[in-house]
Amino acid sequence: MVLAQLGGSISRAIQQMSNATIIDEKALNDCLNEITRALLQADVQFKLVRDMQTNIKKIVNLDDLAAGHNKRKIIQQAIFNELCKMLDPGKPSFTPKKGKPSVVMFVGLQGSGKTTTCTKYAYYHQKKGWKPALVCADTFRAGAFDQLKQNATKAKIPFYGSYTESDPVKIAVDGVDRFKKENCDLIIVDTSGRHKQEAALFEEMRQVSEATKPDLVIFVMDSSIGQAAFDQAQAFKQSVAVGAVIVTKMDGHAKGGGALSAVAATKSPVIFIGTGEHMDEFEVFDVKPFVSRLLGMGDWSGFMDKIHEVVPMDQQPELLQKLSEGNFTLRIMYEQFQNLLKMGPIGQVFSMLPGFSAELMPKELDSSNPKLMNESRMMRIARGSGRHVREVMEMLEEYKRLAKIWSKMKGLKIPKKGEMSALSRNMNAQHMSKVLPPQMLKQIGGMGGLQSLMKQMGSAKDMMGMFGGGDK
Ligand SMILES: Nc1nc2c(ncn2[C@@H]2O[C@H](COP(=O)(O)OP(=O)(O)OP(=O)(O)O)[C@@H](O)[C@H]2O)c(=O)[nH]1
Repeated sequence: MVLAQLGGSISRAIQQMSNATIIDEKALNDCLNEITRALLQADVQFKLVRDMQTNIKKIVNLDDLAAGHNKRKIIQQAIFNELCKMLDPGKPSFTPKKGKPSVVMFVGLQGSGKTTTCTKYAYYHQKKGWKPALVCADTFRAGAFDQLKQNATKAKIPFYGSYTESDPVKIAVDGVDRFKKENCDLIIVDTSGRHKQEAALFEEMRQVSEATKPDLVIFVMDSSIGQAAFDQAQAFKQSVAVGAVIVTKMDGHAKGGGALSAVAATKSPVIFIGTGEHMDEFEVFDVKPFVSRLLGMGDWSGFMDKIHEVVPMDQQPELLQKLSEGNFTLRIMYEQFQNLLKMGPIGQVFSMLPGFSAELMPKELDSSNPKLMNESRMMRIARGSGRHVREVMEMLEEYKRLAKIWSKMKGLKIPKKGEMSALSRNMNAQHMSKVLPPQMLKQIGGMGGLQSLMKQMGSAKDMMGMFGGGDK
């Protein structure tokens, strides 16, 4: 994903500035210019980038900062905040309530991934116990109803549409009425897309919206549309009351910066992102963890949520106990990758890891000593699993890296779901200093800097959210 490159460029710019002996006007300008270049290359709208630069300069008034101030930290925080501000319109979107009927209308250009996203959205809520239903009001594209029908059938979600009726407004109204009677609590209306922003598309959308009175209109945007994002999003916003954005195809080579522009154009938050063609390749979008990850700062709370989501309930206490004892074995890594495999396509990534089969012996799996595996054993595993020795070595390196992180977490009480404040109580600067990569700790100003930063941040959740546990 090109967004990762953007994050890399921004982090490097901050790092370069940190390395300067004195952080003066020139060092700050160089850093901001570098960030500006990176954002423009990622297709973020020029005006947004310029405003960001001006805001940071306003916040970071070098003349006002006394010599003792940690200028680098203040600048880094300002950049973090400004990036968050770009993605956060300041007001949350309408959130449907489970058990109470809500109508959600999807709009977007043809091929943006609208129909796929409707089903993903329905499926996401269905997994959480909702009763969603899909209405196909796209009478423009031949095959649109079939596509929705196929997706809905696969996900066992009720659907409504017609092969004969050509009036999208009538279909939408009939579908919504029917599912309201059937007590569905999330009625999703898929509308037509067009190649271009034609007047006919907007008129049709307006009519469907007027007739169905949606509680929320979601604008679906393909992340690869680049600089065109701002105008496109604005055109939609002018015709219907767009309340939220979903950015699709974030898994591709898209620059992704258009997402930032769409938020500004619609003044609506991005609520989900699409990360693949499959039903479950769909992620809730949260601004702070996203910017943290973008800046290479990790996303601890997201990681904990993933554990709670992916690991079967009955295995969670045991796993968390083992992890808190710093006892991370190859078997744990294997089992967790297997749990991830169950999630579907993400497994494709992990299935490329070699040796996760009968190739590994129990002794090897349950030992926390990677030295058990010598060169000839690695060659044997590579042969047996049809992989390159280099891949086996890489897998062991990854294991060592994770084991190192977890060994440093020894003694840390891991909270249950929804108990992040427990983490704050148990997490102290000592733990954090062990987990942070040394260069990042240095940047923060060593233990002293870390302690005061933790105090400032108020809770360890935010700290972990910002800096993550990785030491890649
Ligand atoms: N890689 C990837 N492909 C996606 C994603 N979302 C949708 N697609 C693909 O994009 C293509 C277009 O998606 P559709 O859902 O048919 O697009 P649409 O916007 O509904 O098109 P119209 O109904 O014609 O307006 C399909 O091949 C989808 O599988 C995503 O997040 N990642």
